[in-house]
Amino acid sequence: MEVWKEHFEQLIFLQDQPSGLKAIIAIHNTKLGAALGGCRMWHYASEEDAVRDALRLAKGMTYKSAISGLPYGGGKAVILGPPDQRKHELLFRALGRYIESLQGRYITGMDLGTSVADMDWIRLETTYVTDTTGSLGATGDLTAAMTAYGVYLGIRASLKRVFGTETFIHRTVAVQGLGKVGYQLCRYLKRSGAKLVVSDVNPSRRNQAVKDFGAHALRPDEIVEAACDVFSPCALGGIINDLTLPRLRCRIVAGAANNQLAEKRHGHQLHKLGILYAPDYIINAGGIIVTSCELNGSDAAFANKQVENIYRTLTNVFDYAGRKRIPTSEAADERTEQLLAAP
Ligand SMILES: NC(=O)c1ccc[n+]([C@@H]2O[C@H](COP(=O)([O-])OP(=O)(O)OC[C@H]3O[C@@H](n4cnc5c(N)ncnc54)[C@H](O)[C@@H]3O)[C@@H](O)[C@H]2O)c1
Repeated sequence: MEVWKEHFEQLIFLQDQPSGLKAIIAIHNTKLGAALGGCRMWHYASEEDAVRDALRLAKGMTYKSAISGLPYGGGKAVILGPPDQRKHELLFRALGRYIESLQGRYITGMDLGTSVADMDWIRLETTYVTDTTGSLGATGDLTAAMTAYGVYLGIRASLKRVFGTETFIHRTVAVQGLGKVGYQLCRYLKRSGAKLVVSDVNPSRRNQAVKDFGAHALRPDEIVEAACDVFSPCALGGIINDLTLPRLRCRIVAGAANNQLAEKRHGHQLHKLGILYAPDYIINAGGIIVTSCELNGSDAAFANKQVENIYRTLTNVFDYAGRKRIPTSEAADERTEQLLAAP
């Protein structure tokens, strides 16, 4: 399985009978610091799916932290199945005890299917947890706001690369997904003078964006082929795939969604089509930057400053890709792997 091929440091299977906890902690790499990555709770179709998800997500966290210059490695916890609600406290406390036994090798936080209350239970057993009540990342608002700000800066860096100027005047950005990040991104873009084309599966969010930003709303199946300068995926992963690639009518793909490329080869295909891709784990690092600031005791103002580094990080990766004539997706991975391999 990938675990050997990808050089994961540790894969832990946890079982606690009194609480019913069945979980996996994957620690991908701790070279640059403790493995940081949230705890996901999901009804996986199989145990193998859960392992695969934990490994994939943990590796993604290593790359995101490393390229963002954060002193953390990558890890992830996944809890299998939505358990009996009444067992929640026991379950998360059991997980907290396992995390404590790792003595700081792994730090957890919120992810899909887990909440601040769950993190508070973990906190009763260990300090190696973020997103607890009162913390910077607790409500998710700051995390989403910083992610949106980072994506906005990343789009500016991408415009500069493609058009030689980062102005939004006469530029059209198509935003797919008007949730916590996408909506705030629209606010930044509108303020900078961009024309907005938007879509969301939720019609009320589309209507709100039309009202607030004068955006042109499209049906969810239309947004991929909107004529625009920037296509900004802020909804689902895997959106750049065999079906969507031939339909793109943009010069840049730059958005918040995780794992935008369905497969690695789609990064090469974007490159061949002359579409600049802002690698997702660089441009959407605002959230992990907030977590990192929370862990080292910094405040929101400091986090904001740190997020501004995304512009430079992306520009460096674009330069590297340009020098080597390789896709930006590959350049991001290569640069990250060099950082991880450095003595
Ligand atoms: N919130 C963060 O801090 C953060 C950080 C990094 C990455 N991300 C990623 O960014 C993306 C957006 O995050 P979010 O927090 O805004 O999520 P969200 O759940 O608040 O918003 C997602 C929005 O996308 C819409 N949507 C779903 N499917 C769609 C489709 N097919 N077409 C158009 N719209 C669709 C939903 O209706 C929703 O409004 C996710 O992929 C997430 O993993 C988020």
